[in-house]
Amino acid sequence: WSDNRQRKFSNDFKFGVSTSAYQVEGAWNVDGKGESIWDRYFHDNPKVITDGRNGDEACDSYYYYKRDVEMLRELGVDYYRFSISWPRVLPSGFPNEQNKLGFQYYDNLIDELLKYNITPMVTLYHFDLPQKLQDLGGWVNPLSVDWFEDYAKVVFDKYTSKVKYWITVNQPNSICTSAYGEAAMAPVLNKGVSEYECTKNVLLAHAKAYRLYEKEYKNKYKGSVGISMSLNWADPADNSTENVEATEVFRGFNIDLFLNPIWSKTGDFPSTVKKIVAKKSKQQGFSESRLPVLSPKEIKLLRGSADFLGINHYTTVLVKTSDEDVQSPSFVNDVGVEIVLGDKWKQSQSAWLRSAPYGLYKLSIYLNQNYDYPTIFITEHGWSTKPGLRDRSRVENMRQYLNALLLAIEDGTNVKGYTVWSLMDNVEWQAGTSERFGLYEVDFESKDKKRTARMSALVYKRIIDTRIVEEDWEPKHLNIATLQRDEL
Ligand SMILES: CCCCCCCCCCCCC/C=C/[C@@H](O)[C@@H](N)CO[C@@H]1O[C@H](CO)[C@@H](O)[C@H](O)[C@H]1O
Repeated sequence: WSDNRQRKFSNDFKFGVSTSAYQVEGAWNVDGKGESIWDRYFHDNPKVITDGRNGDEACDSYYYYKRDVEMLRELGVDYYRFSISWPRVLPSGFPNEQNKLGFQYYDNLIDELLKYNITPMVTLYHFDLPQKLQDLGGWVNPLSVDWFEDYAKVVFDKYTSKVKYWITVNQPNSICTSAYGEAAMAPVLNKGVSEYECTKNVLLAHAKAYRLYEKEYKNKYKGSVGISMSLNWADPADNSTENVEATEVFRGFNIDLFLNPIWSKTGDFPSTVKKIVAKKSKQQGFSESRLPVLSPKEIKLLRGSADFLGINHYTTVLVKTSDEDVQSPSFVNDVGVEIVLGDKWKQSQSAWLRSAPYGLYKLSIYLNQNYDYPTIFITEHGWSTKPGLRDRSRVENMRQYLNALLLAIEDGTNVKGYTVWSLMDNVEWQAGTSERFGLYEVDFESKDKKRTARMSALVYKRIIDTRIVEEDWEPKHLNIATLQRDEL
């Protein structure tokens, strides 16, 4: 997956950076914004946040969006992936009550981007469900499919002429398995069966929004609609038959369960996953499989419901069979494996994140083989550090993953763009601001949440400019605003 040949990104390959509403906007209760499930979860449980810093203020992008766009210009990116906060624009979750001032913020941001020729890539849902919809059951309620479609219609109507790249949902697999299955994300429900109800509903919600766009807007506005999946790679911990088989099961539940309905030729949930959940459900005394059935109509709705696959890729995991006896029915129990990280892989500031660039290459080959060369955007890839401007570990990680990506492209992977997570440090969910993912450092103590370019920002700028990944280029200084073209 790696050799020393210098490769080049083509001129039509796009570079971007990403953020999400809860993680950067702040202004959590300002100008009529409704409460989200993360507002509620963190306000009720402040101790779950490593450094106690929640998204009430975050980077205050609600106020400093012009500075954010200035940073995008400094970097020279082609596009900015950000999300719309559903409760900011529809405080109750429903379209009967629309928040003008909330929309004004996104009007301003989008216009500022377009003014400088930066393409907006808009995610409709990045984890921050209106609390009022959670009170009605959230994603486990089948009506959530219609709630999301209604929300999507309001946003499409408003921005369809200005936004050409849409992502319906960020990481359905994290939403359903972490929030409903592992109690690792808001709303923290651990119900055992809800992971799969959520999976069905979120995927159908995505598909309905996709079909809506296809029917009402696509011909006239020519936009593309995709969905972003959390797709880390998984390899067996060793070559033993048990661990190789355990890895196949792990991939089935973490990759194929979410991709098969949209990208496979036959549609539907994968048969391996269906068999395992049905068998366990029977053993556990359920009258039917905990994995809901997709009707022929739903299979048809889902199949082909994406113009591109958004990949959020950070790391690789190694899979072993598990000795742990997890009795209660759950997604984790169904997968039934143990995962570890390679002990030689470089460690980031996040316990779950180590550098294994070969995984991005192998993932892309897996997707090509199993899903027939899908059109891909890498919608997130990033690395966490402690505070500090000379972030050489991020630079090294970015270079290695971009080289792996270049090789994947050479071997036929259809990748249109690459997006760094993140433009700037932000609220990393329960980790608060103890794990920094930004190309720009944010001083959360300062009044204006001062943003300062890290070394990685200048290196990314240089990569965008030259379209090659040099092994050892370093900027002479870190003042990105005064950097001259001949210094690049
Ligand atoms: C204490 C020892 C721990 C050892 C752990 C070993 C087990 C490894 C487990 C690997 C689990 C992988 C979890 C993966 C998470 C990411 O893919 C996920 N966080 C990606 O979500 C996006 O990432 C951004 C950075 O975390 C986030 O800010 C963004 O909002 C998400 O879209």
